[in-house]
Amino acid sequence: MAGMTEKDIEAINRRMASVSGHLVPARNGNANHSIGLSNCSSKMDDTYHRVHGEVPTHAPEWKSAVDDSGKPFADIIYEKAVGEGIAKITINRPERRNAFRPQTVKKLMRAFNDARDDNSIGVIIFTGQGTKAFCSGGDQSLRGKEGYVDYDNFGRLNVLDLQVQIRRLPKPVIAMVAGYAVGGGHVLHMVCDLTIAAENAIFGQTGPKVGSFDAGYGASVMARLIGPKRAREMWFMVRFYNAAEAEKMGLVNTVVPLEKLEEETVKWCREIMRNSPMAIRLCKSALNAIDDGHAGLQQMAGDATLLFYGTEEGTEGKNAYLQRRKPDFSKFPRLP
Ligand SMILES: CC(C)(COP(=O)(O)OP(=O)(O)OC[C@H]1O[C@@H](n2cnc3c(N)ncnc32)[C@H](O)[C@@H]1OP(=O)(O)O)[C@@H](O)C(=O)NCCC(=O)NCCSC(=O)CCC(=O)c1ccccc1C(=O)O
Repeated sequence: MAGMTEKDIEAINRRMASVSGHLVPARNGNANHSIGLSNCSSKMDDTYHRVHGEVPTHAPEWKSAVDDSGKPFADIIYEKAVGEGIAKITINRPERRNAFRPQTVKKLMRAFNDARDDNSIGVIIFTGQGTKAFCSGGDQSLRGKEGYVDYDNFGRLNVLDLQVQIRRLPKPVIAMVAGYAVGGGHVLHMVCDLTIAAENAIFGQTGPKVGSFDAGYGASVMARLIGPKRAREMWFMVRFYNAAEAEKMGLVNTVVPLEKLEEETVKWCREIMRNSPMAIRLCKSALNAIDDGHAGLQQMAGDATLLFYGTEEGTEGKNAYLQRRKPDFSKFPRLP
């Protein structure tokens, strides 16, 4: 190249090698599912990959978590991977295709709350017990006139609170889906940040077939994910879609063989765990901010305050108040 020294060319080559390490791998045109990002990145030979090494794929050691009374949670299984920062929350009603009842939702909310509060946890896997279903929605045998009825004998639609909780939780939640994710179960995977599906996964709404609908996140998040026409199709036709179709529609991030589902999901978790928790927290709130209106703004604004508390400028204000003196903000730049 005219005018370029060997040093210039070397610099360009170095830069190109580094940039290629950040490229999203191409999709495999022949297969029904994408090449896992982790498979591709593990083959890359750039400084980042040399420093960090490959993402390990060994099975984690799961340890059961107990509820406040010291007993295992009813209706769900709550576990943490020893030394990994990964929590796993499993709906445990396989005989009902993991349909939820109010009690299930109550326990799920407690577990999600614990995982949020535990600062050793950076990422949460949400799944269903067995291979037949992630979740088949609300337990229709308990549906009454005001919602689903089990404890206390009156109706509840508390799954809506769980949806909001997952959406606002400042850590990534990954839906790990084998089998059916339908009805309210489909909405639950949609409100998660990522979805990893097994090849046997089946997705769809059922509401209009069984006299129900989710006009909240079930409609708006879906339209964002797959577009308004497809969302109308899903709600009006109430068809089911297989994993490959769901991936094509943008409903899921990747599809893997059933026997690799947990291994791949844990690998994604480990990859996320290598990254800055604060950056991830802010990315999640930023990605939700517009759609979540005031609540989205509040989440991001809260993150800004949280960061500001860690600055010298923020600390000067607090110290001045506690020391009964005027704050000296003069040393802090008024940035352009
Ligand atoms: C999931 C199926 C397609 C699986 O079919 P298959 O593999 O053939 O298994 P089955 O033999 O049908 O089921 C085995 C066993 O499980 C029972 N079961 C399955 N799903 C449910 C359920 N949702 N409720 C109760 N019981 C269930 C089934 O009866 C069998 O029991 P046996 O005793 O062995 O006979 C298929 O099972 C299926 O289509 N299931 C129903 C899916 C469905 O329609 N779900 C409800 C959708 S509505 C909803 O979820 C509302 C949720 C909600 O609370 C809400 C409230 C307000 C606003 C929004 C929402 C929201 O949508 O989230």
